[in-house]
Amino acid sequence: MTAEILDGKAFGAKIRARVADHVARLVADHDLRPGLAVVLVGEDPASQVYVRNKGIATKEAGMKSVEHKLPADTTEADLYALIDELNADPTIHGILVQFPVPDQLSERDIVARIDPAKDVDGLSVTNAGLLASGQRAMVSCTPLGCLMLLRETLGSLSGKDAVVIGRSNLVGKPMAQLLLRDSCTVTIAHSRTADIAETVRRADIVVAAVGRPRMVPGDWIKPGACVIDVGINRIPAPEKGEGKTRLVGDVDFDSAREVAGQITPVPGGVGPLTIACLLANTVTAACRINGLDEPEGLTA
Ligand SMILES: Nc1nc(=O)c2c([nH]1)NC[C@@H]1CN(c3ccc(C(=O)N[C@@H](CCC(=O)O)C(=O)O)cc3)C=[N+]21
Repeated sequence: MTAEILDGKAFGAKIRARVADHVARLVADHDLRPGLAVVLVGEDPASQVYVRNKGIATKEAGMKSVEHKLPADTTEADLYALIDELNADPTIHGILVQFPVPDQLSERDIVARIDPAKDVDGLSVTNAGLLASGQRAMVSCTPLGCLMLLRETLGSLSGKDAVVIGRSNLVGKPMAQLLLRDSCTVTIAHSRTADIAETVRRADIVVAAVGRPRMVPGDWIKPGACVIDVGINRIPAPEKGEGKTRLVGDVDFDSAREVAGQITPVPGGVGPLTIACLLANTVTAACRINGLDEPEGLTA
């Protein structure tokens, strides 16, 4: 059996079209244009590419896009002054500080400084707690995209065995919470899990989010399982020429696709959904901040 390959680019485009639709309606009916501010500290080349892509996608959806590029030696005080300004700006509904940040800054303290209503990464303690207790939260973009894709692919997730590999605050933990909310039986596996191969083999749904290139081989996958690969790892690709690199996921795609029912590729899988959900979250935040109805099809 060969797996169906889930096209994240196409599904991401569908979400972005829904976003653009809502934006047009908010502008026409409420004179409200959702706005996203992305803050980049330092000059990491990969981050610069992501930030540029986010800006392009935001404008394509008809939203306001603001980019703040700060030097690598930015102080905590200067960054917080900017965050405070964005928190107070009524034309900005989503704030994302691109990670990683330089060493003199603390990611945890940065997240704590952002108004939870504008925390489109869903990283604040407030949003993590709201999600965990089943209340309305801002949900981290990558898990939100994975959940939308899983529902689109499988329909109801109720009663399915789901294994999330990885326990990060950005992906693993919120992913597990979302799957639990959809009535999956959820296991979080990680580097200390006793028999990870056996654990993953039980799963109808596998979400791999560890950041280790091709860590999950095909023989860990239950035949017919739905495999979502969150990993985006850049590895050397000497076959493309000296010094060249390419992207691979946390799943060994070639062996896993022989066993899985459905599988996401890297690139072209979860990555494009993450950006689409960032736009979706910004629209959701704009609606909530202004006391309007929840946008349909853009929340979990
Ligand atoms: N506060 C914060 N929130 C984030 O969500 C966040 C962050 N910081 N820092 C960096 C990571 C990384 N990230 C990606 C999003 C989309 C693609 C994406 O669209 N990737 C394409 C390929 C892009 C390429 O070819 O390089 C794909 O998978 O098809 C990748 C990576 C969000 N991140």
